[in-house]
Amino acid sequence: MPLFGRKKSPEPEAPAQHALPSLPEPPAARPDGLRSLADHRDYLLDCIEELPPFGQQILDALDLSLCEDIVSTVNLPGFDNSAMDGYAVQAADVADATPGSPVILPVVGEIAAGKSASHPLSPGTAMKIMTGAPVPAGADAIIPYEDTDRGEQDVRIFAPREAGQHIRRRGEDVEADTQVFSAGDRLGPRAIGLLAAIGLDKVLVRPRPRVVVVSTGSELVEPGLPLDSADQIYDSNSYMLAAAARAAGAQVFRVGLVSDDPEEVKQTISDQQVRADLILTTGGVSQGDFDVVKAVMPEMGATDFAQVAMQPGKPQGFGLIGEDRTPMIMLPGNPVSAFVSFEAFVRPAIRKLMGTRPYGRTAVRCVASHAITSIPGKVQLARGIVTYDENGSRQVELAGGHGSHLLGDLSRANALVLLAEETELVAAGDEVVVWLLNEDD
Ligand SMILES: Nc1nc2c(c(=O)[nH]1)N[C@H]1C(S)=C(S)[C@@H](COP(=O)(O)OP(=O)(O)OC[C@H]3O[C@@H](n4cnc5c(N)ncnc54)[C@H](O)[C@@H]3O)O[C@H]1N2
Ligand code: MOO
Repeated sequence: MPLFGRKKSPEPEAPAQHALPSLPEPPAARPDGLRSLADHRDYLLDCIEELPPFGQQILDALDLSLCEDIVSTVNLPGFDNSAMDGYAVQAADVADATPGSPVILPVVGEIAAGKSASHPLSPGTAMKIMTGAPVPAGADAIIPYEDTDRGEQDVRIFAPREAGQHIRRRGEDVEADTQVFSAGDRLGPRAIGLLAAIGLDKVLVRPRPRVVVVSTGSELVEPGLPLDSADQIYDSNSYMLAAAARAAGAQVFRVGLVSDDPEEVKQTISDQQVRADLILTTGGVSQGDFDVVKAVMPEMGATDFAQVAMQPGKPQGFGLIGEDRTPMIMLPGNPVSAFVSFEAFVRPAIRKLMGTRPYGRTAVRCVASHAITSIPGKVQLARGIVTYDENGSRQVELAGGHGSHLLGDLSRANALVLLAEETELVAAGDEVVVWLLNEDD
């Protein structure tokens, strides 16, 4: 019995092809038979729906996107309070204070943070007050300890303060009934701090999508195990994609590798569906005799296999699988192709599931530090290393060649250089656009 095996309904005798759900009409291919990268990305995003909102403890909502506007019901600060440890006074009483001619006031009370004064401050008196403590009625300035002799019965004050100085006014930071966040805002650490400060312990957010990652290929071996023969390789894709999905905000289940056996692939996908908001596979989507994913997935749902005008990453598969119509993105097996496809399609899909905009990476401009050639007709996603000069301007050089097996070069890169379909040559010093891979947005 497989671990996550689950029959949602009795299995029909012979599953009828026409009973499977269909996909929306895919974008038409261009005359060269290819689909543009933008068309493919937009199609996938149209087929994927944002996850439903749920209430989450504010700390667990870190990096998630709000599904509600947040209005503060309280003022911040909630009351006038002292910004300094010192003495609450009336500014007029100490206007002439100097080191040589201090003003001496009787100390009539002491106010700690969390305590209010028992009575208003009368003219000609002072009250000790701590940072954050409520300013007593009648006081309009705070004299920090450093400008006093720190007296207990009477205090000598050596310098004046303007009325209002060192007092943090009620509502000056956030006024009650103002909106502090909007639906769609992504919650970072500072936002979590403000939510707590206005007294909220839970908010409505979209959850982290549960992403299942599967590698296919009978040549694959789990890292840590010996390679038994010269034709085996380690499964790097499932680790790389699981890490990338986690970095994009997903909760990841790395299933690891399955062989090119059709039954094993079908069983694995069917087992995993129960815990997946998105299934990600690599390998088996091209033209090979053993390209199993492309061969078997149409039996399990509505699928779309396309040749996309990009390099690397041309062969792409997408499906809505099973009766739950679980989105499944089937990436090519070459490691660089898989990564580049992740950036172009999967990361935007994860962000859409989470309700985090913008879905795609922001393209930023950069100066090419050497000439770059490109093959027209396809978007090239070349691996680049972006550096900054002393003025903060960006330049990029390529990290190795175009080959989609060059994982060593990919690991040195910190950017993808996007060379448009019409580009044949970028001269040194020309501008190119890049996706910065180490940025969060
Ligand atoms: N006749 C054609 N052959 C190929 C075409 C084509 O258009 N016509 N397209 C090429 C392109 S482009 C790509 S990309 C690949 C994609 O092929 P598959 O998705 O079917 O991938 P596989 O054949 O399974 O593997 C390709 C390559 O990647 C290695 N690999 C696979 N999985 C992993 C993994 N988890 N970790 C590390 N490396 C992996 C695998 O061993 C192969 O070397 O097809 C071209 N062929
Ligand atoms: O597109 Mo493949 O992804 O060129 O290696």
